[in-house]
Amino acid sequence: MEVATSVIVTVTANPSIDRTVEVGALVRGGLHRATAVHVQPGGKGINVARALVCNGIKARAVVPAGGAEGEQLISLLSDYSIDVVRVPTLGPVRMNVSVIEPDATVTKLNEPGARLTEQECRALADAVITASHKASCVILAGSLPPGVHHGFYADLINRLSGEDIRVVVDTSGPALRAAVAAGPALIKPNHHELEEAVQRPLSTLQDVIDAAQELRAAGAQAVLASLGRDGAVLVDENGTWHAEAPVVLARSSVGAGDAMLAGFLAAGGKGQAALVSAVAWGAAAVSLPGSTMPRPDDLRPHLVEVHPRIKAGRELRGDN
Ligand SMILES: Nc1ncnc2c1ncn2[C@@H]1O[C@H](COP(=O)(O)OP(=O)(O)OP(=O)(O)O)[C@@H](O)[C@H]1O
Ligand SMILES: O=P(O)(O)OC[C@@]1(O)O[C@H](CO)[C@@H](O)[C@@H]1O
Repeated sequence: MEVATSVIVTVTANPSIDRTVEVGALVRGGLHRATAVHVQPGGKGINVARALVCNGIKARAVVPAGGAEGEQLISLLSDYSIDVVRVPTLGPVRMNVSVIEPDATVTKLNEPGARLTEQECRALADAVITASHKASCVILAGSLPPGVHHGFYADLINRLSGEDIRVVVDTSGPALRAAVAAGPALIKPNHHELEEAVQRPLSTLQDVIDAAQELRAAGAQAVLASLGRDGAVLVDENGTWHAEAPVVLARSSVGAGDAMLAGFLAAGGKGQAALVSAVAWGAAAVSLPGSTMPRPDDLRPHLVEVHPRIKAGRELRGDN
């Protein structure tokens, strides 16, 4: 199915304003003077939409937003050519803070987000269905705020199942497990989310592949696992691939997984070529400040290596 030509819809149930603060070495209990601050629209689906439009691909973002922070989020989003579908809420949009040290270690402080009322949950779900009309692909991404039951994404997958739409899920915990059972076209866990989903540590590439196969058996049609500087593994009905970019000097990994997912969808959302694009977009994102999404000039797909034979026993280095 062609993914990149018609609109891609992203859903961010729990959006944020992301403040990335660069400091010297972090000392618990200490005072830190920031050397740089970046304020950007955040939440995983919003980041995917930003990455897509930065590369000339049409994206529509469904965003529940309330309070003064909601106004600020919508205003920050106006810098991008995203078709924003705002669902008004009473509670304010959360603020998530990332603290980055000179060696690019990220310490992330994510708020839970304001509680959505039952009526707001229904309005959000209905807005997603309306926004998805004639879309090629819908991405359900990020955590669920208080008040939203963990089957929210699973319910949306079921409601969209009669349409010719690929539903992609990037979430964690019980919401991910429920979504997998509903049979999404693709899930994009990172290393930690994959471990949580199969409830065991995964230390080698083979462990990752086995976990991905387990989630396929549980309902996910394909699994794109992002593995930080170890690149990414794709497992689908046609096979298993591992690809990686040369390790870049990371500046900020915030949103790298979202850029990676956007790169996968931008290149058709299937198979080896899409995996190469995904890894190139992820590697480009980590070299940029805050959660800045890569643009065409930042991308180096020709440097991505797809290993013809997967080194199954290879130990994962972890992180970025
Ligand atoms: N140091 C690095 N060098 C090269 N590529 C990297 C590096 N770190 C990450 N990447 C690329 O970025 C992709 C996404 O990284 P990661 O697995 O950390 O995502 P994530 O944990 O989902 O991120 P987030 O949740 O912040 O969006 C990786 O699959 C890889 O392709
Ligand atoms: O709390 P969640 O919804 O799991 O993740 C939210 C978040 O950490 O994800 C994005 C990076 O992937 C950031 O823009 C945002 O702050």
